[in-house]
Amino acid sequence: MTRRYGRDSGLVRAVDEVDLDVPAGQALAIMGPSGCGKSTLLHLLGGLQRPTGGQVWLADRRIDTMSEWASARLRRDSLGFVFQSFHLMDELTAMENVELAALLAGQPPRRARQRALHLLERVGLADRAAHLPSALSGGQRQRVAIARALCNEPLVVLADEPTGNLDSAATLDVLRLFEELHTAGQTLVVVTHDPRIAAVADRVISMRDGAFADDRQVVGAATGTVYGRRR
Ligand SMILES: Nc1ncnc2c1ncn2[C@@H]1O[C@H](COP(=O)(O)OP(=O)(O)OP(=O)(O)O)[C@@H](O)[C@H]1O
Repeated sequence: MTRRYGRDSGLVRAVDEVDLDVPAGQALAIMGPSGCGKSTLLHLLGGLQRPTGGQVWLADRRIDTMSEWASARLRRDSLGFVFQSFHLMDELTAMENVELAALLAGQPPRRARQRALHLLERVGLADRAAHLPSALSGGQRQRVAIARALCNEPLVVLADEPTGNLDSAATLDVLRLFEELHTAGQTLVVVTHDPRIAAVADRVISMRDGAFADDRQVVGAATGTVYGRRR
């Protein structure tokens, strides 16, 4: 897939004809210098941006030609997003932030509440459920955001610099959580500058100038395909 911006002398090849298959259960880290196209690639995978060339297939569905509405529904029902700056609703408690996402994903109110509580327990924050984000540390906020990302049991969690705003201890908490998710079989695609995250991934792609400069796979226990077409 390709994503270009501008034209002629202003042409930027943010993602330049990359070919990517992601097996189910893989923890993939995408690294590389600033501006090499990592976030753009993640946005293409998440249906947040459309490629200017090529195709994006998620679980045997072509997503780059979907209508805006279908793409939004796919994100709501099948994808989990984690961002560097958390993107929590400031006026809602930790519980309500997670619960709202479960409600929006169509779960009935009682189930949404149970699911939110369960996920907050899973990220180690059951005792902070009633706190507003302003009363939580950065690492705790990111763990709430991860709980929120999991509420629709996503096919894949897409994370863009999830530890970029965190200190070292909080980074380790998030790292441990990603490890647990990976062990539980969750497919993860994480854009990161942090070599510690890359160290727990089972595949590391290094990008340069929109292309893959290196693609190292540590183990390959593929059980199906999340991104790419079954051949
Ligand atoms: N909307 C846009 N219009 C024009 N150029 C863009 C746009 N968005 C991104 N770019 C360019 O595309 C290239 C890739 O950007 P991208 O944000 O994907 O890089 P990145 O590797 O995620 O960088 P960082 O690590 O700094 O977040 C850069 O050269 C950037 O300037």
